[in-house]
Amino acid sequence: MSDKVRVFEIAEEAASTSAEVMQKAKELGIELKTAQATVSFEDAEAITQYIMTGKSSRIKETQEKKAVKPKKEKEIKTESEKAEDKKEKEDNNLEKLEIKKPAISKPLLKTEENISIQDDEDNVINPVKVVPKRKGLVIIKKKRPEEQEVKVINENFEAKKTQKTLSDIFGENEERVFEEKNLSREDNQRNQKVKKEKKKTPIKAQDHGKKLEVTNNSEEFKSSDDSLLGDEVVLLDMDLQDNFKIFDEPKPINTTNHSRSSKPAAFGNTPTGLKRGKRKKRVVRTQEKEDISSIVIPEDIRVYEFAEACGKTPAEVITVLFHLGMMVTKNDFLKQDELEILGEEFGIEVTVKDALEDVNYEETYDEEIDKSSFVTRPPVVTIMGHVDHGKTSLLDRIRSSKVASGEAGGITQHINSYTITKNGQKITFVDTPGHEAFSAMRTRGANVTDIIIIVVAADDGVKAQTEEVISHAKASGCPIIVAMNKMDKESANPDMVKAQMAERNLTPVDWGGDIEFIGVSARTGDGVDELLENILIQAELLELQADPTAKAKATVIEASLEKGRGPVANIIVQNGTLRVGDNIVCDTTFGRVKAITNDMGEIVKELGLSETGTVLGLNEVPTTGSSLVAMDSEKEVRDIATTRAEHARAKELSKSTKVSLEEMSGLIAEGKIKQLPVIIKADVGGSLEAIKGSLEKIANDEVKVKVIHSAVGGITESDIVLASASEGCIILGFNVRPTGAIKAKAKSDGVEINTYSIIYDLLDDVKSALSGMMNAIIREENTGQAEVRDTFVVPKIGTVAGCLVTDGKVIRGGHARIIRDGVVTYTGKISSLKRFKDDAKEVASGYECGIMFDKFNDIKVGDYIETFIQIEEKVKIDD
Ligand SMILES: Nc1nc2c(ncn2[C@@H]2O[C@H](COP(=O)(O)OP(=O)(O)OP(=O)(O)O)[C@@H](O)[C@H]2O)c(=O)[nH]1
Repeated sequence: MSDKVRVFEIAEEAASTSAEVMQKAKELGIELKTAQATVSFEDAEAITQYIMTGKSSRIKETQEKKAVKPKKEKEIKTESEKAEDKKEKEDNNLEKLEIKKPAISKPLLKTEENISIQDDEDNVINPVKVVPKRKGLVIIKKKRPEEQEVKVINENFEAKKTQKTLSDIFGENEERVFEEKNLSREDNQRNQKVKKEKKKTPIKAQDHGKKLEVTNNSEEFKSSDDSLLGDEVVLLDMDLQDNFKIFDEPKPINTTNHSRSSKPAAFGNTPTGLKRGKRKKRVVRTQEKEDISSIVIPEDIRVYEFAEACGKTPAEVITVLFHLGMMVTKNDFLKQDELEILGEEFGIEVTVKDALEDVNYEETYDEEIDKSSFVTRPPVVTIMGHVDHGKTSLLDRIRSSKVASGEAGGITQHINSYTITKNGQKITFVDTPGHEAFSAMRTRGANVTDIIIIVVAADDGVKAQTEEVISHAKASGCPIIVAMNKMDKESANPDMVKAQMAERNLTPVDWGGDIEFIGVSARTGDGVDELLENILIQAELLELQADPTAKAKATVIEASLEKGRGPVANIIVQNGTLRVGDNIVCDTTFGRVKAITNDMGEIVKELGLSETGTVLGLNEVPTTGSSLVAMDSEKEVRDIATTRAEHARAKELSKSTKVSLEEMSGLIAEGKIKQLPVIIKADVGGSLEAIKGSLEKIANDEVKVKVIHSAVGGITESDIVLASASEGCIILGFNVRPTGAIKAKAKSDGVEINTYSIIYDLLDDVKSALSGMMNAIIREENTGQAEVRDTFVVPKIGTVAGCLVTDGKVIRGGHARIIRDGVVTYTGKISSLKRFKDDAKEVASGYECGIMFDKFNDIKVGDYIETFIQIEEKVKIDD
């Protein structure tokens, strides 16, 4: 062992930093420049002692000054600290009376753990807390000083005892100081204080990993023994195995018999911060285990998070589930049933908290609505019906403008809203698309509405989407008005419509029911006034009210990303007034209203009750159907949106890890399915949703569409990059077109971009692309039959069947089956067909021919030869 000690080693020993060691050394007049610098043992001792006790014989004055400090601190001790001190004193007295304590009569461990245990046992009575690790020292308290004795239980003691740690030596010193001064209560407390101060020092784990050892002469060691003899007997135990066997034994004694406050003063002890930390932790954990009887957890919780909440280890949680046949890893999210099982198993009441409870801004808004400022608000009316039954034309007639003629293909592909005035009263209309692809939009329409108008073409009657609309309407609980359109048509049959609707529990008023049926013609305008008047009557009955003075709450019926404008939300105000400059939150998005345009596209400052328009200023395109609420501060809206966004992300993540076995097998089976990867970009969220939904439906056992990315907005370079990374991926643009640069990149990368303005064209194209991917069906077509009349064996060539063609024709190279006694004995190809000695391409019915088969000679007279051809047929995806 080197007789020099390095700065960092002293730092480790003193549970300090090299910087502090250098500083303290300087104060002692020892100049040290780096952490690698060395000092003599004497200096090292002096420095360590100075750091740990604040005292040094080398600077007595300083020591005295510092010694006063703890006293001052003592004066400001809290009541609990005083009580602690009192208890310790009592403990001391008690221990003094004790005869050898059985718990500590066991050989001490050579671990920090044991040293700390010994600390506990020693308490304040014997300040010697630390014994050299490798000496296997056991410290036993004696009843009385006269009974002191030293037992040498190892013959190698003399050799081993020469090794001592700095802390031992310092421990001795402190002990001596203690003894010499015949410690008063104040001193004791002061020492306690020093200990507490020391505890505050953050100590790294490695600080305790090793001890700084110095070689001392036996004389010195003896003197140390002398000091030990004051209260304790030192036994040496070299039996490592024994020590390790009892490793865990003292622990319960310590944790149960000694509270934290009864720990020894640790005066001049080894740095034991980590040990204490460990033990404290263990105590706390034990208590937690006992205490936890109920936990409140978020909906999506991973195994390790749940374990932590319950005070268990992830392994315990995994084991419980494993025994019940549920395989989880510690990072998996727990399902509802798993949480229930675990709760029962651990005897813990598990409450799942709605993660969005604190950010449920809609609920909070509704709770705060002030009914005292309520005024009558205009009704929101949604027009629904089967495709081409005339919804847009009717609304167009109501608005007296030509909207329907401006639509691509004459079909509604967006949800539109307009506010009109009739008899001085406002009505807001929502036009929803009729095609099946837009089911989600219709649902949304039904959610935002007060009254539903079901448009049924009087000449066509109830159709598939009329049925769907009826369900939506009934589910919404809104009053329903049936508008029988196209009454100008000769084929119009209102009674048929009434009968069909009555069958579906929508009985007309004139048939004794409660549903108004109004015959209208969007073309001529007949019945439109009657329809509007009916709407106003219904609205009056509904007594629709809202507070125009409140901050706004609105519903997003459509959303898009517009070039130069950013995210645009098409909204209907449900309560309050939305103004430019308002801070708004909309599910996971937030922002400040930059601009508002009304349904006519005019820029306005605000949108009032039931009014509809577009809002600019959100940070992202909001989800259609979400609620938009104005709030006082930017911080509020940001916090809510961010929390909700985080939750949505976590939810998405949890979905991806929650794969059940059935899903697993489904995924494996899917591997066999051919996929057409697509990227969808659309102008508005509603269309995107409709396209995605429709494409996902086009699937069968063989092929399917895999949407690898879909977003609102134009086709970008990153879309091309993504598409080129996925083999065979095509980009589908709906009402968006690639710019020149993007087109060029797509061309160079070999990525196909298809753009559409009519959804059905897009769907048709995808269907045909999928059809192309499907395996062709091979169909057989019989061409003829021949009877074997004779056989000839041609050496080195094979057997030739002399046949008579009895039906159709036999074709060379064609397929054939040989049927013997009604059983197929061979299926293969005709390798040679001859008429007399000449090769023939085909031989017709009634003619004789010679037939040879590909590698087959077992032909017998009386066999039948059936010839056929195989036809490949392309398969089409069903509509
Ligand atoms: N004769 C007659 N034709 C009408 C009437 N109303 C609508 N049409 C015609 O019906 C067709 C479909 O009308 P739209 O208003 O586009 O129908 P829609 O229900 O809005 O259709 P989608 O938006 O695709 O769901 C158009 O060709 C209209 O000219 C009407 O009252 N009489």
